[in-house]
Amino acid sequence: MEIDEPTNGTSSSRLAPIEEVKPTPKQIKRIAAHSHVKGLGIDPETNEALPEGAGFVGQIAARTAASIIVDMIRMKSMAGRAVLLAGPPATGKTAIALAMSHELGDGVPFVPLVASEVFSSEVKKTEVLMRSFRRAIGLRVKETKDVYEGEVTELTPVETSENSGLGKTISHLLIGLKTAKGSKQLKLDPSIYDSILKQRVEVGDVIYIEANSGIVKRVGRCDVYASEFDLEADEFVPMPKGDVRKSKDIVQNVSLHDLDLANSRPQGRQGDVTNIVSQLMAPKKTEVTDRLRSEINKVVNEYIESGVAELMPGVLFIDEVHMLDVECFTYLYRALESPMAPVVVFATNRGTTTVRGLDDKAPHGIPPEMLDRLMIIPTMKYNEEDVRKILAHRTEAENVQFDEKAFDLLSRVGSEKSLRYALQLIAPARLCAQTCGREIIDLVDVERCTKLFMDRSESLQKAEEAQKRLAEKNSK
Ligand SMILES: Nc1ncnc2c1ncn2[C@@H]1O[C@H](COP(=O)(O)OP(=O)(O)OP(=O)(O)O)[C@@H](O)[C@H]1O
Repeated sequence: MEIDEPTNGTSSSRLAPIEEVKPTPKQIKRIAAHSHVKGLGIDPETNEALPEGAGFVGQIAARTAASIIVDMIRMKSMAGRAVLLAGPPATGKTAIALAMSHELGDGVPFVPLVASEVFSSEVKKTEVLMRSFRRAIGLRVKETKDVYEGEVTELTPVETSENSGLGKTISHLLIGLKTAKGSKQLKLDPSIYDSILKQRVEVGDVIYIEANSGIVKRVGRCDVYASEFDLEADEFVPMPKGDVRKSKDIVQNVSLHDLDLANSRPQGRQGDVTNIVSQLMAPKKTEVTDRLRSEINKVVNEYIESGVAELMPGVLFIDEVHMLDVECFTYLYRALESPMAPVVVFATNRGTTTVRGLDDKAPHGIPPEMLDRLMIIPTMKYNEEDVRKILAHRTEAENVQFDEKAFDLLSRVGSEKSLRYALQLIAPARLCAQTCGREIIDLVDVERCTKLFMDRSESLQKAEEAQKRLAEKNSK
């Protein structure tokens, strides 16, 4: 950056002095419960989970098993099967499911659902499950399209010559596109101009326009402009090679649920996948019926058979599975057998409990016929060392600093009481320290928080004592 020297001349010839740029205050980042977990942390050579990797600590057998499931999903040999992550609270079941989604990458859908979300007064529970199932099944549509592609060199809206009384309107748009091989000027319909405006296309951007539908897609900013600013939020792409008009392979990822919604619109041309994709963001107007879904399945099957589309079964993660009732399980049992089924990952922290809707008790509150079909991955309680390491990962993610003695106490609380309780004390302990003008959390802050907040077992003990006292009083 050039710096203007202040001159001694008259005030009119003086340039405004350059002010020191103050660093912007630290941005408050939203830290989620699992933001420290970036993957399953698998050793690529042995295919075993590392003792510590990708933010994960311990739980080696469960993580290794989850990575085998991920490989099976990638090889498409998992569809229609279901996995159960079972173990005590805060043993990383949700974290493992989330890490599986990280490992699967963007193309494979991952749909999280808490079992109690199924119960709504407006939508049938089987309908909620069906929607989630279809959200978790992706379709990769590969098409070769005739397109005009290049860097935008000119963008001129041409107005109509006569004034209609309502002001001038755009008669057409002139757009110049340049590639490494040549350039072309196109005259476009005003409706295409709307979509160009919506995507904020500017001169210097690389775009393509589908020749037969006029659909415009901004690919990114041409990398010629990459050094324009010190910091850039845009994605830079190379200038396209070849002619402006060419055939291009276009890949789009959609879920079956997206297709259902797009086709529930009355004006949607049924069965045309490209048309469907372009309407994805449109609001829903009519109901998605079973008939519509089977129509979509038929068209999708045709596309798969002709090689235009590829089915990408993703993951449907249902947490707190013991909350589902017997009707939901019967539905799931059947849905899993359908040829278009995602991988279903259940999680629960319950042992033997009553199956909702039945009087019988069953392991994890899951009916035996369903339990029989599940691949069960157990998660184990952590030892003191693991708890300490998990807390260290969390403090780093939350950007808080503990004094050594304070951290020792927090780790002890984590292993003696519960990991989740210790994790929950981090934020209030930080606040206590800040109120006393300290950046580093001291032993007194942790001690204070353990007195102010109870853990689950202490609260249970207090409730039992109160009940006992009440019973004694009533018996007198
Ligand atoms: N092995 C681990 N490594 C790193 N972080 C972990 C690990 N296990 C758990 N955590 C963290 O501990 C917290 C609780 O874990 P999580 O929510 O995954 O437990 P859960 O088994 O799903 O519990 P619940 O049964 O109560 O739903 C989360 O912040 C999670 O990221």
